[in-house]
Amino acid sequence: KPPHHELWDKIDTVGVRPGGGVIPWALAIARSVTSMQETMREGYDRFSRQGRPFALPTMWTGGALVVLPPAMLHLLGRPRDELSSFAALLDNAQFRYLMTDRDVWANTIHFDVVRRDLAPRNVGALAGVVAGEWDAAFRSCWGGEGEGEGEVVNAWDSMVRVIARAALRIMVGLPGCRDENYLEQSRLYANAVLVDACFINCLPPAIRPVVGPLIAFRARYHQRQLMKILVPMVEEKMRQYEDKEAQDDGPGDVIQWLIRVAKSHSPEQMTANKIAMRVLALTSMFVFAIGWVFAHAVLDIYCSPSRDEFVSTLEAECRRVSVEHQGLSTKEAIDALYNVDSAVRESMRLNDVMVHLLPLDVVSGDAIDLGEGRRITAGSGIRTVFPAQMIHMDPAIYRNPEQFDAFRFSREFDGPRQTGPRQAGKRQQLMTTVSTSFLPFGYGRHACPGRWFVAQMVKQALAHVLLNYDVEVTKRPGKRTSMLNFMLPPQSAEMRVRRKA
Ligand code: HEM
Repeated sequence: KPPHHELWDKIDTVGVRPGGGVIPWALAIARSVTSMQETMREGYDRFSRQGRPFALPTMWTGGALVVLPPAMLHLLGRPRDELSSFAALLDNAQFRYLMTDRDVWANTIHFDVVRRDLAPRNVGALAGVVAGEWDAAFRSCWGGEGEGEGEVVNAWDSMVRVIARAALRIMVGLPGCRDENYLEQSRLYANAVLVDACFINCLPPAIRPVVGPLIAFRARYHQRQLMKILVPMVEEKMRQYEDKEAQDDGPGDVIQWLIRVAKSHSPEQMTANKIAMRVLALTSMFVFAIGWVFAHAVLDIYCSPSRDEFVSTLEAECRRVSVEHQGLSTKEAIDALYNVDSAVRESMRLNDVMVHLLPLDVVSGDAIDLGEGRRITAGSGIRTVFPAQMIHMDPAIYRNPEQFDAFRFSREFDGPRQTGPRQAGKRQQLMTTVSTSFLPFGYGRHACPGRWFVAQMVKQALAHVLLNYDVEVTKRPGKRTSMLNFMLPPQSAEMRVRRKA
């Protein structure tokens, strides 16, 4: 049962009957590991649609969360020193077990790099750098010309590898990103921290301090392997950083940006070890998060009953834009891919990484007012979340929400030659546009600052597929399922991929 607080007696609850005692609560909390999605759906239909909050049992906190209705999303505009998501972020990622240097995960100066160097005004400079990576990345994971019927690949694994090869170019620059061992260790590390965090979250909180370190053994092993490769890379970049002659005037890479940030903070941040750790802290986002978006978009497009129409329209758009812009290596060219943008946004709508998102704890200032005299005050220990996945699947917001409709967000804005996003004074909702009905990148002041980079990467990668490969999904992904709050990736899906002549 959640620690006693009068709110739990005054709020609707799903997954356990009202007034349920300790045993029904314990069962509901245990069930959350396998049935979070169904319980959330029930709560959304019964309460969120009426604008009411409800309590959701979960193993994550070993008690309950308050699921706020979408009308309260404006709370995400409040300052984070009043309503904070930070403790929840740390709980979700279970860094205390998975990462040895507390200063790295508790003092996130590496977020400054994302906010500045991946901001819309800077991200365009990376388009040309990444454009040079796709061909080799796809050839190594999907094969080149003259391979007959093509090859059958594991969809998820091969697409995460493709993204890792291109994204790590921006992480560590040349020549580090060419190191096969570094690529493989980064992928293994990213995978280990996510899978292990998911397992630790599924344990009752009381036993986490004992079992957590055992589960984290694997992630820590990969951390050590990766650090052995990264520390010398960082040391070399630190030397170059001081040597003005050795600097080129390109956009740089994450290591160089981290050196700049560390330098502006304090001398103890300026060590190769600390900077390499911060590279690790960003690795899962670069490898896994972008891979997630790309892999789902490809599977959604090529599994759709309307696949032929989608593929031919998208391919035609990529060809036209590529001719007009002499390739797809500039921000302007990528921004002109409106249908590709819509297809990826639509796929993100259908494939949330988590069931609930956007957690908040009241740390100071005004309470969260739930109406009817119910308030969540600072220090109450009560955490709120939003039912993002259910909002994305709500038929009152999206017509035929279960259907992957690639051009849902571009259709009504198509000009006669599909020339732009503006039509009749309206602007297309781009992949990076957050709104109360599109939350995969968060909402409000702290919406994901990496999203312009994600959009640029995924659109370039998808365009590369459309222009260069024939894809046939030979084993379709199963039903989307959750483990506690985490959605599981489509690990068993397979595809036949063949390089076009
Ligand atoms: C290179 C890839 C990425 C980077 C570097 C990145 C970076 C970040 C950072 C630094 C934050 C924290 C912002 C803050 O607290 O001020 C954040 C938030 C967030 N990111 Fe990303 N991200 C990436 C990819 C993604 C992807 C692919 C998704 C979705 C599939 C995503 C979804 C989110 C969400 C939902 C939040 C808000 C969390 C909250 O407010 O509780 N990110 N991201």
